[in-house]
Amino acid sequence: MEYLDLEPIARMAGSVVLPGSKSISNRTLLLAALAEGVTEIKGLLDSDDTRVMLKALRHLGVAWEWGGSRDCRVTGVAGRFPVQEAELFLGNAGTAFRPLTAVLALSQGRYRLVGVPRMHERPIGDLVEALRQLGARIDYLGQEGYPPLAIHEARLKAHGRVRIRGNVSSQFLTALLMALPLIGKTTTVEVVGELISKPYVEITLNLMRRFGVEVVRDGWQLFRVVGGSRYQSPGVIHVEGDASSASYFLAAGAIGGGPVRVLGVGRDSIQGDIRFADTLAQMGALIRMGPDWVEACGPRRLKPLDADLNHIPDAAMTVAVAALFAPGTTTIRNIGSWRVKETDRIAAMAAELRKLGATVEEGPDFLRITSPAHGLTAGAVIETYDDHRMAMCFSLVALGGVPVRILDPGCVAKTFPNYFEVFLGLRQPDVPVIAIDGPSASGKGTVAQRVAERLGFHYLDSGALYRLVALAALRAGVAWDDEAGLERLAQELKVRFDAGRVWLGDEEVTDAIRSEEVSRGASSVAQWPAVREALLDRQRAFRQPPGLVADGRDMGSVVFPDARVKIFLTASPEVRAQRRYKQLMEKGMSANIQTLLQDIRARDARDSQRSAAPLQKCADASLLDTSDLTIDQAVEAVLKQYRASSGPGVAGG
Ligand SMILES: Nc1ncnc2c1ncn2[C@@H]1O[C@H](COP(=O)(O)OP(=O)(O)O)[C@@H](O)[C@H]1O
Ligand SMILES: Nc1ccn([C@@H]2O[C@H](COP(=O)(O)OP(=O)(O)O)[C@@H](O)[C@H]2O)c(=O)n1
Repeated sequence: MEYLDLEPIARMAGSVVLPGSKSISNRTLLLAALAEGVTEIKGLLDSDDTRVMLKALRHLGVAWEWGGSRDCRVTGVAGRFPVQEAELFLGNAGTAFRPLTAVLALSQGRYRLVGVPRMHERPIGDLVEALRQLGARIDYLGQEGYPPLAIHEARLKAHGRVRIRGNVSSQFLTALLMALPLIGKTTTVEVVGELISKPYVEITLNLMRRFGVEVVRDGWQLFRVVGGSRYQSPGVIHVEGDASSASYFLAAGAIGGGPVRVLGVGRDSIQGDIRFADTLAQMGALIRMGPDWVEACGPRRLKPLDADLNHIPDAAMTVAVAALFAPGTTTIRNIGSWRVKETDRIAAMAAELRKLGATVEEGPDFLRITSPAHGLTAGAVIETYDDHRMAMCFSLVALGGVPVRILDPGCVAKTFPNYFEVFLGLRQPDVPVIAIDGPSASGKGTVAQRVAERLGFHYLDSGALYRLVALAALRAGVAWDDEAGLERLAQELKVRFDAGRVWLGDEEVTDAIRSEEVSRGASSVAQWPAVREALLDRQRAFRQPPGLVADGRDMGSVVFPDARVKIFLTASPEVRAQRRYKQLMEKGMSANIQTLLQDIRARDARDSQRSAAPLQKCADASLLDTSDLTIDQAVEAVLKQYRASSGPGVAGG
């Protein structure tokens, strides 16, 4: 396919099972091949780059077979490839080319390593230089310092020390370290200059350890592989999902409303790119993380950023495109390695972002991106430079309310063959939300319900959920400070809302949850992060066509950060105490106005001072003080804002 046209996407939400990590897959394949014993690799990535590695290994005499779509069984050769003479075609796969160069250079055979033309423009001199120090004999078949390479038999020197530059690509160090156990003698690697992309080296060390080889490390300067270290199969090994691939979906959640959840990487990940989630959070996304999943949602309009992203070089490309959705100027620093990737990514990114109306300043190792002031340019035709990440990143443009054409979309096969299918599977119709937050008795519930009626929208009284947890806790004798106990109640809560009435299990509790005792209890249980977390998905499930009006304390800030309209509804404490008094009297419940005023003040303080989702007006909410308004006037004010709202997918300033 020459191009793929993406239509504007209103909203993104859902979950995605990530393909296996490319970095982990190719390292694992090589280590499994070198190891003694059979390794069952679970969750292996099946893509162009891993096929390049698999094919090369087969040429070298390594036996492997797929079992199921993501599992591969490799029979190790215990450090010596059966085939001692071969020509290997390694495409544009850096994760195959560099490590195989190192391993074959120390393998006593005759090999030729070639790639696609772009691979022949990607430097490898620093690695060759280091291997030559060990006695390896390597010739450049084309340009000095670049592939293709010829490797000859050599007498290796065991002088114990080798120096390698660390500031062009961390893959050189990775390749060298993985090959060192083949020498059989203790060898110390000294990194010259600052080591870039350190997290990738950590992946290498981690995987070598799983295959039985411990690299002794002194800072990021000295690495020692002890003589006699040999790779041993761990038996079964699981490949994590690809954290770089996760970045597109997490960004889609932040820009497209979300929540979007990726399965396969999380808190326990060994991949550096998992830190992309932190960067996205700095840009205003809301992130939740479990051991092996991450979820993002966000306000669609992000915050610009000025950051050193050396630690997440691949996912940093996603930040560059996300910058289109962050009114202002975003600066991405210390990304010089982009120049020697699949393409010169700094130049490519600058050229393509400009097509969308962004102003881009390009430096030797930085990009400064100012988002277009009046929305993205429609109908841009994006070149992808045979770079899978360019194609994947720019799919996000469709969330900016404009169509976009991606040229050569098939280049995603390098790491994620069905990327676009999975990406488009997250499309959702837009379901507008009106979020009304504010203090107790400001009139949120009354106004929200009437607005919902007028628009024919669904209504969520989020406070009722906290009240229900409090009531359930009173019934079950769970104390207000028992976070785990309250969390369990919140998770198991059996509630039903119907025509303004509320049931807990089989019992109608519409009035019971309005008692003063439950009111106080609600604001106590609401302080616990675990309780709030347990109620989050339940609240989000209320978002159903044609729309939702939700009231509470954190509707606009946490639960529906992409709400079309955000209102902070308030009134003076005295007015609110009066209103509550009248309300209780009408229900025939007893009340004292002074006590109510005290309660309101105490609850305001608790709600606004707690650390989890405190009650506060978020920057993008508009203030509506109803002290001097009638209910109808307040309702009209909200409806007016809704009618004036511009709809989904607003990009730029
Ligand atoms: N703008 C308003 N003017 C006068 N009374 C109002 C107004 N808004 C709400 N009320 C009354 O105040 C009382 C408290 O409102 P409620 O919706 O329960 O507040 P909240 O949900 O914020 O706690 C209700 O009896 C309601 O009729
Ligand atoms: N989204 C929400 C809604 C309520 N709450 C808590 O739940 C309590 C009861 O909420 P509510 O909205 O029914 O209370 P009132 O505003 O009606 O008094 C509040 O005091 C808050 O502490 C919350 O923390 N977050």
